[in-house]
Amino acid sequence: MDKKTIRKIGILTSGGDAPGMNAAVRAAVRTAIGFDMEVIGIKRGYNGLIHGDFIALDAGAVGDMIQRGGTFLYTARCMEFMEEAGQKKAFEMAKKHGIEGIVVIGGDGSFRGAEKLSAMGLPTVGIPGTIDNDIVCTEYTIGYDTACNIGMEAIDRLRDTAQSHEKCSLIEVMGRKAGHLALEVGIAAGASAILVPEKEYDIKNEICRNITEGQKKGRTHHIIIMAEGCRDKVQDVAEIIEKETGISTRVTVLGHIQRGGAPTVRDRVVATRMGYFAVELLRAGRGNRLVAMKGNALTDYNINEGLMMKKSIDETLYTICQTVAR
Ligand SMILES: Nc1ncnc2c1ncn2[C@@H]1O[C@H](COP(=O)(O)OP(=O)(O)OP(=O)(O)O)[C@@H](O)[C@H]1O
Ligand SMILES: O=P(O)(O)OC[C@H]1O[C@](O)(CO)[C@@H](O)[C@@H]1O
Ligand SMILES: [Mg+2]
Repeated sequence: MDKKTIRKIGILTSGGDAPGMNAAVRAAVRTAIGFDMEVIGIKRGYNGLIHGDFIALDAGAVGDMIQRGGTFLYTARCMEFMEEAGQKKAFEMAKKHGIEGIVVIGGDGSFRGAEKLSAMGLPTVGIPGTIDNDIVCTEYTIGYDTACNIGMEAIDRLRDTAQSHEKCSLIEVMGRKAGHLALEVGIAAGASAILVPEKEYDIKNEICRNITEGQKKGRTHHIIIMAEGCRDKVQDVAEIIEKETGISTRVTVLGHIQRGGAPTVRDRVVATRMGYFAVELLRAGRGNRLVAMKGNALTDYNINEGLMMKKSIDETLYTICQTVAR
């Protein structure tokens, strides 16, 4: 395709917001403007595309944005777009407004949507933006580092009170079905144990026994991290710990606090690199692509192929955690 074919692009954020999404939008907008493209901001993910909820973006419109958490374009989970009729409406709306390519910042679901638009003839490029780091083809997703840092800071605070009252603090962290966030946060916060959905665990014979062993060695407080995707309910686990070890156990669900806040250096830099890269792909006439990070370099995959790849938690990190948590 002729490099100058695309004159107008759209950009949207979809799925759960992630710190650094604004930085990615900013980079994409300014890169596109540098290539003499017009940029349309699409509000509330695929909702805005279906209903024509658009805003023209110039370089100034994305000023004072790089440091902001959330997404100024708003985000949504759009049920209407899951159906073919909704996808057709979205495609027609893009056509009506002369949008010739779309940058989609979001998670796996958002990319499945992007794939549908590409198949209809509207080139799309996905940028991985989710705190879960669960997009299989990329080693990194925008927002992950910030969420890890926020989780760690929150757990540091919880440790102070657990230490003072000699309690066990059981903390549930986000991550949907994946344990990446829990593992990294748990290591950074010096957890005694980390429960993730990817690994078998035994509450009574493993977690409780470790707590009891620790108590014998004089350990007076305990920090246990549990990923939200684990099969057990955090409250049930707390009850078992209390019953088996006799230590008073408090549950904290970190929840959405992990999605907010100013993006870290890493997230701002990766977001800026990915925003630039995505627009370069569209400019080069390459649609139905997913931006991915591999060993700190950016690459891209066909969306379906990228989403079909496999990714597990870092086994070495898991083993290290078990070793140093003694
Ligand atoms: N199979 C699909 N076909 C078309 N559109 C989809 C599909 N799956 C998801 N989408 C669209 O993408 C939106 C976001 O998807 P989803 O809620 O799965 O979040 P996500 O992008 O995976 O992000 P995260 O999991 O990080 O919150 C959906 O609300 C829907 O509009
Ligand atoms: O904000 P919602 O719609 O409750 O979604 C929560 C989910 O979104 C995420 O925050 C990001 O994908 C997950 O960690 C979590 O499971
Ligand atoms: Mg998802």
